[in-house]
Amino acid sequence: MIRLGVPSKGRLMEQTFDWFADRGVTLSRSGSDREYAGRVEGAEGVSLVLLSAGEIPRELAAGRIELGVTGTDLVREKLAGWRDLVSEVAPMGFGHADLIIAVPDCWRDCRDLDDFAAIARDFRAQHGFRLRIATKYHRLVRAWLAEHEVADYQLVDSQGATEGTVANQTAEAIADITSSGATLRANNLRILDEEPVLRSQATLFAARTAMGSELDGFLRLLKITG
Ligand SMILES: Nc1ncnc2c1ncn2[C@@H]1O[C@H](COP(=O)(O)OP(=O)(O)OP(=O)(O)O)[C@@H](O)[C@H]1O
Ligand SMILES: O=P(O)(O)OC[C@H]1O[C@H](OP(=O)(O)OP(=O)(O)O)[C@H](O)[C@@H]1O
Repeated sequence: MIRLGVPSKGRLMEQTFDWFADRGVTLSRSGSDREYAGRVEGAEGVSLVLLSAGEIPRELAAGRIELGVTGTDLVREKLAGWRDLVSEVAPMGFGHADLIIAVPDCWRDCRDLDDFAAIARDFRAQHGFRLRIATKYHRLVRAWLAEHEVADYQLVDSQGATEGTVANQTAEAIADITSSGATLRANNLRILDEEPVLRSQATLFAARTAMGSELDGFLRLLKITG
């Protein structure tokens, strides 16, 4: 049996259902809106597991699902050495979002990462603590800042409403996912003039432990060749 993990709600779930439907496989939620059970039609030996998008990387790595749909950002953030644990079977063409660093719009002199690094250096001397960046993407942000030799900062954990932390004075800057930019603008934040930390999109992943003829058959049915 191939267990296919799919986000249990929202746009990601709906667009995933559409993506499979375009390939002749009908996924649906069974039971009431609140019951996380699902059905698969058009493919033999595949069961649907509805999960939080954020938990799908861990379930793939643990071998509890063979296939899973989630954002590339969540796999890279949640799985150290992700390439050894999962393979990217197919980018799905939706759920596009960039992981970016943003600062208050009123920081007129802070346009790019060099400006940000200089401000972070001065900040500690002025305030007695390191400049705070609110994020849930700890691993990705740390690695990216280290690569760009920015050291004078601290991460503060924010699992939601991250753009609000600056107004609430629990952080000076944020690192979060953006797509339209509307949430940043509404919170008077501006993206640093740099390439994003990561460009993410929804992707079909396979667990490395799950390679086999049953899986190959299903991927052929979906017209994915690897
Ligand atoms: N505004 C957006 N536009 C496009 N994709 C987004 C947007 N916000 C988040 N995503 C993507 O959707 C995926 C799921 O994000 P997130 O973890 O916020 O989901 P969620 O539905 O809140 O999950 P949970 O069930 O854990 O609460 C991530 O891969 C993320 O990159
Ligand atoms: O650039 P935009 O189009 O405004 O989108 C960005 C927002 O979308 C995501 O939040 P989501 O709505 O998924 O809720 P969350 O705060 O629970 O992550 C993300 O965390 C941003 O807050």
